[in-house]
Amino acid sequence: MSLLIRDLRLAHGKHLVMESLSLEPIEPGAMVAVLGPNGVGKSTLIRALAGMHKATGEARLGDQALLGIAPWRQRARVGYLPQHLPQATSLLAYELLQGACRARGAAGDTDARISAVLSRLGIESLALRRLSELSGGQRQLVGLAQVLVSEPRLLLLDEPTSALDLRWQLRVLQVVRELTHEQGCIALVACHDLNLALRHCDRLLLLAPDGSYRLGTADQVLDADWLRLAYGVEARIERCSAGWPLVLADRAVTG
Ligand SMILES: Nc1ncnc2c1ncn2[C@@H]1O[C@H](COP(=O)(O)OP(=O)(O)OP(=O)(O)O)[C@@H](O)[C@H]1O
Repeated sequence: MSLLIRDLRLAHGKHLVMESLSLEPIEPGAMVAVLGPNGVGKSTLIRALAGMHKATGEARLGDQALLGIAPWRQRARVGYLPQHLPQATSLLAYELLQGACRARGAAGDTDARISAVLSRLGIESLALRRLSELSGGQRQLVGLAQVLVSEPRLLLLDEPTSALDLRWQLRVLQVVRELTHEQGCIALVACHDLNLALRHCDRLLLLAPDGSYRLGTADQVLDADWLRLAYGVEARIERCSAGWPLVLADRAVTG
């Protein structure tokens, strides 16, 4: 099931966020980083695709519309991880995941499904801990497990590594990458760490404050001119010794 976005217009009331976004179809198995500066509209885009924010235009996953569909109707095919962490309630992490399975109406062995996700992320030790007793990063990991346990076809992850240390940032993005490739689902991942995105994502969607955007591979999307336009920085893209492109930001452009 490809993801199609055409003439998408995003606004908050009278405040226009994006006039018109049209992308080449995003194919199954793709992990796409959604990049751009603060306030450019990454979360608004992700929320619109998750059915949490009104938008006009067209967005489809396969032959099914995404816009204007209540989030609870989307649960079986769309998994949304918000930017904010799951609430620190007295629920056990395991109970939160059970709730996600029930909400999806998942058939089969719920325990096995939950265990598989916890083990894949490497967080089995958190299963019987209360959310209120977890650190911010641990809650973010449980929030991601809550999304993955529903086995959605479209993963919409809003800064899924914002509270994580270096090792967990890598682990989470590795797992999302493996799942998209193995299961043929699509992941859109909003992210501020360009080098983390370059290392893990197949494609980049870079949004700039003037409403322009680019979707493509690192080589197609990132160059000094676009980094200046999007982020207002002087930066270089260089190859590291392992052959990966790296963004080296030298200074913020003034004025
Ligand atoms: N609830 C809201 N009401 C009005 N305007 C909003 C609201 N939420 C966001 N905005 C505005 O919409 C624009 C896009 O915000 P959004 O949160 O999508 O940006 P973002 O790219 O995700 O930013 P960040 O990287 O800081 O998380 C911003 O100009 C923001 O001020």
